[in-house]
Amino acid sequence: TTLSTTFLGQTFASPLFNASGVRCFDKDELNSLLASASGSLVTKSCTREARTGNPEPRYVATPLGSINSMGLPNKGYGYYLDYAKAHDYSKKPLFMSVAGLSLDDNIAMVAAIRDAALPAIVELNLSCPNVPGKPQIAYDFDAMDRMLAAVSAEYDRPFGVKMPPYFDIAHFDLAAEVLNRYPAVAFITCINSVGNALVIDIEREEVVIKPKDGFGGLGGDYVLPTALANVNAFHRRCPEKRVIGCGGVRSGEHIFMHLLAGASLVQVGTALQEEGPGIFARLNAELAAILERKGYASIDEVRGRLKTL
Ligand SMILES: C=Cc1c(C(=O)O)[nH]c(=O)[nH]c1=O
Repeated sequence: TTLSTTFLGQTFASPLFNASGVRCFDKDELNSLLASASGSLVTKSCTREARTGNPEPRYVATPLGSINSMGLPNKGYGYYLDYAKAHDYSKKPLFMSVAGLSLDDNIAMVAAIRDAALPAIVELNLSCPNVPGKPQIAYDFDAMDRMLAAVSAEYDRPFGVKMPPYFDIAHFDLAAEVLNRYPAVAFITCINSVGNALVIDIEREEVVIKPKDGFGGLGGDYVLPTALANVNAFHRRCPEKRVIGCGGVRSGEHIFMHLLAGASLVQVGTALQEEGPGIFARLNAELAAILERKGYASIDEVRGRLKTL
């Protein structure tokens, strides 16, 4: 059994890597992911200028997962571009997550990434739920269309998009219709956190995070079925594109579910935040054991094999 796979012409020894935003803020964290058993790594979503983000507490783990309203803290795109320039791509592929606060910022950032002519893969974040006053682009289909038209015109290479969860079949149809207008969108990462949830501490009779009156994006066990549905919905609707699964993964079984639903690669968020980069060795072993037990020679054979009744 092998866990290796190819994606956008690059080889991944494992399909697993971090979800953007998790343990990927600076070069020390990125180098810890590089040294781990992950198949790749993705940088924290970046903006044109560095940001400190929202006041703390802004990330809290709960028994069933996590809630966060980080507010897009990052070192600015130049920092991550420098990291991408110094990265040794023979070790493992690298993704750069881009989350500009405006269309012009995204254009400027992807133009700089394009000019650097690196093997780095761009994941355009259309789904940050925690920047006050900035509604999620991917929940406004016209805005998403305009953003993809502009970015695909500027960035002359395949790239991917990080999508929020949708909860209505008509929305799967509308979002896929927009994405299918852009052949340059080679992959779709589903899902970002389930936005604007509220976790309550009953002893204190209080919310648990400071920003946005306690409203934040949900991750972990809470979101696995929603993540699987979004992976499968876009896998079915976008046959020319690949899907990266993200959401609710903390075991080999969860990864196998994402692969059955149609995922080519799988990102780990909350569980990585809580367990650390050592999680990748555990998850690789658990996934390999499942493939062995079921007689699959590679993860590619599992992709999209989910049966309906
Ligand atoms: C890029 C901002 C994001 C953030 C954040 O920085 O608050 N949190 C998420 O759960 N998803 C995001 O996409």
